[in-house]
Amino acid sequence: MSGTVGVVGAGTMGLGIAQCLAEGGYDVVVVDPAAGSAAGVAALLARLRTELRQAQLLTPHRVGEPVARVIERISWTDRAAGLDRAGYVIECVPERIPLKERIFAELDAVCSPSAVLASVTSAIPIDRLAASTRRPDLVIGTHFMNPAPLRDSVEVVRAPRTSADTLQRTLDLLASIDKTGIVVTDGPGFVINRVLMLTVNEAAEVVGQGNADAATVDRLFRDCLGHSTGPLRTADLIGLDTVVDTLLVLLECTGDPRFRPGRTLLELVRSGRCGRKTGRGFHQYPRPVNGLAAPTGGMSTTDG
Ligand SMILES: NC(=O)c1ccc[n+]([C@@H]2O[C@H](COP(=O)([O-])OP(=O)(O)OC[C@H]3O[C@@H](n4cnc5c(N)ncnc54)[C@H](O)[C@@H]3O)[C@@H](O)[C@H]2O)c1
Repeated sequence: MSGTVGVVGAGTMGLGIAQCLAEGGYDVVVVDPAAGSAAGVAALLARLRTELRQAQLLTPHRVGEPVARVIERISWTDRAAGLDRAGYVIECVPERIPLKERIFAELDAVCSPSAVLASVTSAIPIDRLAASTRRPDLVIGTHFMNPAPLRDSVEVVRAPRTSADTLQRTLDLLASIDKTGIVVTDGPGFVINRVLMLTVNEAAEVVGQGNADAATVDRLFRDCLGHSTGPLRTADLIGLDTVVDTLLVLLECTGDPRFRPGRTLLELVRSGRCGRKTGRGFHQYPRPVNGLAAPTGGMSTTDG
């Protein structure tokens, strides 16, 4: 595939999605304030190199291509203005409504009028982001899972004003990087996180109230229900700070008190235990990781 795709935000999700796109043959422009200094760019490239090396072990059809060539297709900038040649842009900044609204308004101003603006948001209604632009027909949700290079399907969110052409361009882009889009309608949390976030919040309270420890909660979901991983290891993989942000978005958008983050999650985040990315959350990890490395006790890849 050829063409330029923009990725805004180079964290857990943005880096993984940039990797998928570059491996799929696209030129990728990554925008992140952390890329504003030489040291920032070097740090981001080092993280991406590590992930590419590990992913090549897991995606045999890509093993033939040298990592350096994939990385060459990715360019880095700290300014959204660098996205003017992108035909498709995927926003991956933190889960904060005002921040994403600001980014969508900015993208609308700097991107080509025909560019699709997609969001990887976990829970913000896509039509709310579309309202910050003058192109609501070209706005869509692409809720990739984490780690993006390892998950085959993407929850695609079609908002009321998303055009049929935008939906088709999205499904075609995903197919070109070996992913299947599963289309759902718009609404807070869409399908996956409307369900998953309640489970994670409640599982955390089970631990906080002393009914069971985290290992037991996860083991019950694995051994009794046949899930590939438990809700608390999944939460560690997402990042407990991102889980709290997502619950707050769900609370704001629905008014449903069931989405209020429980004390256990809030205390963990306050104490810096944000999951795999900080080395400790409900479980402990050998070192801080960004998505692909194995936690203590085996590989876990399921995530919302
Ligand atoms: N972590 C997950 O498992 C997961 C899964 C699916 C969807 N999501 C969603 O993906 C989005 C990103 O989550 P994440 O876990 O990658 O977060 P993250 O904190 O790991 O990364 C966010 C990145 O955005 C950058 N950023 C902040 N402000 C910016 C700006 N103004 N312009 C450009 N870049 C900016 C930060 O420097 C950081 O690199 C969120 O909406 C989240 O809900 C996360």
